[in-house]
Amino acid sequence: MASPKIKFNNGLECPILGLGTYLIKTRGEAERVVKEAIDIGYRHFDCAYFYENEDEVGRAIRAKIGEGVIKREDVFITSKVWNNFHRKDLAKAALDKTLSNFGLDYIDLYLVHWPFAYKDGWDMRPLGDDGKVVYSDVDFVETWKALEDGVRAGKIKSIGLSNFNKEQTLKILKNAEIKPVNNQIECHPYLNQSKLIEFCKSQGITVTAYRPISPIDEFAPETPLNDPAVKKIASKHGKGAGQILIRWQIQRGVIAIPKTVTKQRLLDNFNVFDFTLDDEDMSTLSSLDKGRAGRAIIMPDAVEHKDYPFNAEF
Ligand SMILES: NC(=O)C1=CN([C@@H]2O[C@H](COP(=O)(O)OP(=O)(O)OC[C@H]3O[C@@H](n4cnc5c(N)ncnc54)[C@H](OP(=O)(O)O)[C@@H]3O)[C@@H](O)[C@H]2O)C=CC1
Ligand SMILES: O=C1CO[C@H](CO)[C@@H](O)[C@@H]1O
Repeated sequence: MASPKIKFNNGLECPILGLGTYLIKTRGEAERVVKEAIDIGYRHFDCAYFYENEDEVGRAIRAKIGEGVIKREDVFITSKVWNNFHRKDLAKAALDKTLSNFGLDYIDLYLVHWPFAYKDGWDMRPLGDDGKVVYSDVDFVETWKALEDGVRAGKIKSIGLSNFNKEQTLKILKNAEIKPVNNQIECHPYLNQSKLIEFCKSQGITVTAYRPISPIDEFAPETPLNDPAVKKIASKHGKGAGQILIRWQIQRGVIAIPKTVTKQRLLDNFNVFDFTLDDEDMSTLSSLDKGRAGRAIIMPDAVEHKDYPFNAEF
């Protein structure tokens, strides 16, 4: 079965389930995974310049187009402009580099990866003598204007945000000639993001949940995957915990982009359209929220930046 689609405020449709591509770095692995995913039915790929594998994702997509399995218009490709490219000329150059990495002449969605800017240039983590990342005070509205030009030039179908809080999103809306279609944010039952999702929806902005499976890491020693309540719902439906976490997002109208390099998990994560969570399941999952303590992606490099997004309530 194909993934249902969600409609953006510009009329473009995006498959509600996509594949994340962060940390697929071993040479050849991203190409293999994307090809396998296309064969399974995935038609939405979440990428970023920062992930350093756009070339392999593009190679896989072009190969499947060449084999006649898909047409370019069948796949939805997202990428993001990283923090060192926020100055208008650099944002435009970064977009051109992303397109040449993919070997494609347009992408479907281009996001401002984070609201804060690092020192302008091609170094993605520019360090000062003190060993800290050097910031830039380029305003994210300037970056937005570069993305709008990318739409006008036909290089991007739609543009959006990532990791923007409510006030930052409002500032974009106030200054935008082309409205954002999407805000991509960390989201899983331990950080349910209900307030930001409600706000975005009220502005006609869809939300994408990144880190929907939420692996354990140093900032998140616990994961919803092992939560007894999630496991109970999983056994009730004869599904795995990962499938419950994905289904919960798409059933609340949130796009989900789980990443995996494992063939069986690629299959499992896509096999979420043949069951429905009931109201009690949905509210149990929402009740697991831990507020700020549930956030795993903190970005310690940027906590002192004026545009750091996570000091606000949402
Ligand atoms: N905009 C932003 O700032 C950010 C965007 N993202 C995007 O979101 C995507 C998803 O987030 P990500 O951080 O990768 O985390 P995910 O929540 O997708 O989790 C990925 C991890 O979970 C494992 N996994 C996948 N499926 C299952 C399953 N069914 N059961 C158990 N374990 C599973 C994977 O293992 P394995 O691969 O070994 O199978 C991997 O270790 C990223 O890949 C990226 O595209 C992510 C972070 C920040
Ligand atoms: O997209 C991303 C993947 O995760 C990273 C953190 O581990 C983030 O910095 C980045 O925004």
